[in-house]
Amino acid sequence: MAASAKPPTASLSWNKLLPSSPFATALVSFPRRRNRSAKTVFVVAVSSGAKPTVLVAEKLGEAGISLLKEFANVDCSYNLTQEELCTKISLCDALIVRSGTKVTRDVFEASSGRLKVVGRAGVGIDNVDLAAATEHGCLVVNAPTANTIAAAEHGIALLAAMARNISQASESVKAGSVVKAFCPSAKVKFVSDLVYSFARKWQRSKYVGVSLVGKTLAVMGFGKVGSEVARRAKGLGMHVIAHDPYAPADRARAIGVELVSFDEALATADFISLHMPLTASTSKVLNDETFAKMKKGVRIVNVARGGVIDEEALVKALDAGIVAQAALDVFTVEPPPTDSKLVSDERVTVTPHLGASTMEAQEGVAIEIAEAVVGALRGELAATAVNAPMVPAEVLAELKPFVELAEKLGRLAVQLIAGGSGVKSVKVTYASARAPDDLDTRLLRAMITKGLIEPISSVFVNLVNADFTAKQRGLRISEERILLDGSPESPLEFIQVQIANVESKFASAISESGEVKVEGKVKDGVPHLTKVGSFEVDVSLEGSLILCRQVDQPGMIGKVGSVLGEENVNVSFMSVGRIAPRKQAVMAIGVDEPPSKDALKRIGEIPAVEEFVYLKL
Ligand SMILES: NC(=O)C1=CN([C@@H]2O[C@H](COP(=O)(O)OP(=O)(O)OC[C@H]3O[C@@H](n4cnc5c(N)ncnc54)[C@H](O)[C@@H]3O)[C@@H](O)[C@H]2O)C=CC1
Ligand SMILES: O=C(O)C(=O)COP(=O)(O)O
Repeated sequence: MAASAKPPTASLSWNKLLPSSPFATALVSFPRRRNRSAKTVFVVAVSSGAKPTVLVAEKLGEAGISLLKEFANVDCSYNLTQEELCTKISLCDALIVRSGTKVTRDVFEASSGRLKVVGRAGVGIDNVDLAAATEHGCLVVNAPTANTIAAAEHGIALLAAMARNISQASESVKAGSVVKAFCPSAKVKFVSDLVYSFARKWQRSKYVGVSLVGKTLAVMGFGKVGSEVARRAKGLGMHVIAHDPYAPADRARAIGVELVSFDEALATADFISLHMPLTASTSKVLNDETFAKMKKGVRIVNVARGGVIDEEALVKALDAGIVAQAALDVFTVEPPPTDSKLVSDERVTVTPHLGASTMEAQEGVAIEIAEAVVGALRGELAATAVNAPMVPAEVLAELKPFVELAEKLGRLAVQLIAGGSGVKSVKVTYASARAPDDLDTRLLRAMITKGLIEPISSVFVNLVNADFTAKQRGLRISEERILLDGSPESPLEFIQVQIANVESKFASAISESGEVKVEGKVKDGVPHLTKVGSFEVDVSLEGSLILCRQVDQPGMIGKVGSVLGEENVNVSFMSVGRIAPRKQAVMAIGVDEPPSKDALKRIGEIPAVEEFVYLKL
């Protein structure tokens, strides 16, 4: 029996890396052909009516809503209580929020696995429980660039407004004051009998400010917003220093900013502007102890997150005269409580978290997040993923067939394990002529993990939760590189997966060193199995696979082939690997349809067949 011509190759859907969705289900169920791009398949899926649902829980620019509507059912429901959000979320594939919605573990749990993408229409993701998102295989994306300038401009606006008492003076002029209260009639019975006379307050000496020019500004957090603030402050004639443990010195140098230690920044600054994210290590970074290190009369601007300042400590520092003034756009609790001492302190200028709120920024953020969410729902890898590796498009395109190979090798390896012998230790070897830092294996590792875990559990594994899931199941995946000579045109020569300390239901899959071993390559863009245990084979990894060990003798291919032929099972690919002529050989047979139990029994009964196994890819 001759093996049939190469069948079409399944085109890789990136939904396999990312969370699946109703859309992905449609995609997977559609027969795939080599020449059909993922995009073509997507069009079919949408026309099948399986539109995903996106819940937009906070005000988003119209341009973003329109973009979302081209692809999904969009439910704009603002001001939901936490309970309402939890109820709605089970019907949604994606959720878009700004800073006002807490996406807690309860939300992910309430979604019962349907929520696949959370889009944060802005930068700070401190309102999203990232650990819970990752555990639930939910991708979190943000819109990190569109509001940078808006936030920086707001920082500068607050800096100048604070230094010149703009909001206090404005309030005073507007409010005016009672200059006279008199009663036109002789008797005053009620207060309402009084007639008041107002005058404008014109307190020019009370609101004398301080100048910015020549003063030292310490920018804490020299990222996107911080560096734009620094650039603008330089333009105002300020001496700018910055503290950021992770910022590259050349970026600071290019703007003419000196990077200094945290303590030096505190000790020398006349103004401090905060621009770091709220994390466990930045929480309450300005506190009693650090306020004590500041120059007396320092002025503080916070456009980052309220939580980076211990607000009680700031009240004390204002009362002690350490801090002369503060300008705050953000608060630990938003809106701050009505009895907030900070808000009622005249020395404190406040705005209601307006940093990102310009027409331009909101338009940009809406488009940026809508594109990221739609892309993620389509299964594309998101460039702004917060809890998954970001992989540039060109790297992705190159790794695509290897990603497919990785998952299939994982699937094969785990199916070769005898039931009951738990998989604990997996070694993956990548052979490549590329330098290690030129080969990003996170994707490959995630897909091997997916392949290893999914066939033996109900757990759904994707790029987001692969490492977490492996860890949770006590599965240790170690990676090793073999550096090959030659031209590094192809990213990888082969991938090998070995599982240690297990028994195999197909003894030939055990290598000389005692592990279950499978190895594969990509040939003409198609993943191939090239080694099982110590046997060299060559079969494309499509459909399902029968591995047979038999005595190497004439007629074996025909015998197995005719059993499959009689059972109407189409053979797609076949190869035989042997140790030596007339000794043992392993036959790898690719089949399009799953053979019946009877067919498999008949193969097992062929006298020269010593063992065989049927594996689903
Ligand atoms: N008020 C508002 O409406 C807005 C607020 N933001 C907030 O501004 C902050 C900065 O945003 P981006 O500049 O876009 O983020 P970014 O990620 O570009 O920059 C943050 C910088 O902080 C640095 N950093 C981290 N830990 C630090 C530490 N312990 N000390 C000093 N620096 C540290 C990082 O290395 C990074 O360079 C975020 O908290 C964000 O949420 C951003 C936009 C609008
Ligand atoms: O992008 C950020 O980090 C912000 O703080 C902006 O928040 P907002 O989207 O305006 O609620």
